[in-house]
Amino acid sequence: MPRVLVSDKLSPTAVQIFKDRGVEVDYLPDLGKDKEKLLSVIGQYDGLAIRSATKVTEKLIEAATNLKVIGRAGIGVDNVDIPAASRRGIIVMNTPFGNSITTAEHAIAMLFAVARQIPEANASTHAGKWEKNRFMGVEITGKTLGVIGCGNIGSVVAMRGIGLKMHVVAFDPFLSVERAAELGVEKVELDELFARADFITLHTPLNDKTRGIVNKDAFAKMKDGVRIINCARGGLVVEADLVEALKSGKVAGAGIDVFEVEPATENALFDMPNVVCTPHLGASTTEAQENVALQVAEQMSDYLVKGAVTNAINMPSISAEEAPRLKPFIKLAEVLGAFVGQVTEEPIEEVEILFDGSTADMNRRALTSAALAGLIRPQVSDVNMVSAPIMVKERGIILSEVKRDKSGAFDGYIKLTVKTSVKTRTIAGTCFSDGKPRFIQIKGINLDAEVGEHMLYTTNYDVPGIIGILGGICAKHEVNIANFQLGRNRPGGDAIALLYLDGPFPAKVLEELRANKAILSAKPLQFDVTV
Ligand SMILES: NC(=O)c1ccc[n+]([C@@H]2O[C@H](COP(=O)([O-])OP(=O)(O)OC[C@H]3O[C@@H](n4cnc5c(N)ncnc54)[C@H](O)[C@@H]3O)[C@@H](O)[C@H]2O)c1
Ligand SMILES: O=C(O)[C@H](O)COP(=O)(O)O
Repeated sequence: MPRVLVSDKLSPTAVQIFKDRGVEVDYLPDLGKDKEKLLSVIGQYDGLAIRSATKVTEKLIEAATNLKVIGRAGIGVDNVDIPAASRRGIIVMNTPFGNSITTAEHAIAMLFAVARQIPEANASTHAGKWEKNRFMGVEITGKTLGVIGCGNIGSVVAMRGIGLKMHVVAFDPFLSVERAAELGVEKVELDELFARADFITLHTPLNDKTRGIVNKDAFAKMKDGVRIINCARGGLVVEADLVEALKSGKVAGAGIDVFEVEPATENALFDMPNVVCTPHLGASTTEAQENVALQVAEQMSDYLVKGAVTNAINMPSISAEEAPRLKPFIKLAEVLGAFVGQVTEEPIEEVEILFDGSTADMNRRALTSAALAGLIRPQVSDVNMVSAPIMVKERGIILSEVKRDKSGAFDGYIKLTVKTSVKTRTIAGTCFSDGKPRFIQIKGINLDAEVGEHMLYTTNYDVPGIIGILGGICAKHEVNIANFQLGRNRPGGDAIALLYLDGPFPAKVLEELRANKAILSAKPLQFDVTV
């Protein structure tokens, strides 16, 4: 039974779902903050469910020798070293929609709080001061709201802003004109947003392009008295520059939920008037936490139990519905890759994957990842569908995919063409109704070979006696042949033999086999045929 650790605070719903779906679960919500303890236990788990408190570093990933999936109950995965996880073949998934509305509502709450100085007015009133003249606010109606990042959360904020009778301008390089029109926002460039907005709210991920997007230079382009809301990620706004802009009066107020360093227990912003701070509460509502807990537990269980992949950051999605149909073809793609990977000793330069007929309509990204994993596994240990595409890219291998309508007798098949500096190798295969992969063509030579755990592949002259030679050697060394396939391109031309054996072909016998003049090459092969 797969075992999952929940190392941050999650709704109890998650624990129940794991249990109901056949996953053993340890709920230790404070463990994420105890780095050393987490390091010492992580090796026991197949899955790790987290929020933002657990930092999944390269060091933790190295210690996570059994880990297959990291599930983020929430959106931002900047607390996970994704390249390190991918290199180790660990899927990282999040729940991209579960807390969007809640976070958008928090941004709107901040907007009101800053516009009317509600927290300070509240504190003053609680203190019995009745400072009616001290707290003069600004109206929201008719003001311009600048939304930086108009994705799931930004677009909800934009719609709420429109509902509040604000004029909304949005900067998002990936926002289409059609989507902007649908939302009723004006798509603008960043500098124009800075120049026009009375309130600026940030909703982008934190990455190299967005880090410090609101900085000293940006403040200089803004209206005097602008108000800034950040419920996305600390680091988008340069805190030191914001402090200066607040001091100079350029910025009239700020609502900050996320900080450059979290947990933020000390921060220059804490001493500033009209700066409303919350401790990364954007997603903290009962509804959002139910949503993300339920989703992450379902997604992780589906992956660990059924192989379905949903909302993965570093792997193509495979729905629970398509998983049963796709699985045999994933295995097929992997064994095709494994065949070429085992017979290729020189560096691979190019890979082409042809999807014919029904396979062209399947989840090609998943099939490609599986083929690449099979292909490079003989050269690099510990590779899977997550890490293979990265490793192929790192090695500078050129990858291309071709899809075409059904072209032959089979409903669909996959053909792999692998080019090295020495030669180009091809192999094609399909799955029969029994769900087992079959090789149907090698080097352009047709055959119908069931794929077994142990096989022997030879290239040979098309001369009488090949069956006798191969059969005789196997018999002499007590290796039983389960299936025997011969093929050739023309009588007397290039020929191949593929033997499905009940056990490994003994390495010491290879020389004896290769000494035979009719045999040009002989290669024992091994395949993992478990689906
Ligand atoms: N405070 C919280 O508790 C909380 C809760 C949930 C999400 N978040 C954070 O909110 C942010 C937005 O989340 P989301 O779900 O809307 O993400 P999303 O992916 O749906 O939207 C992000 C948008 O940013 C845009 N974008 C990317 N680079 C940009 C750039 N350089 N300039 C302008 N726009 C750019 C993208 O095109 C996309 O439309 C993330 O950083 C997420 O981690 C915070
Ligand atoms: O990215 C997110 O989903 C938010 O930052 C929420 O983080 P949390 O789960 O730690 O509240």
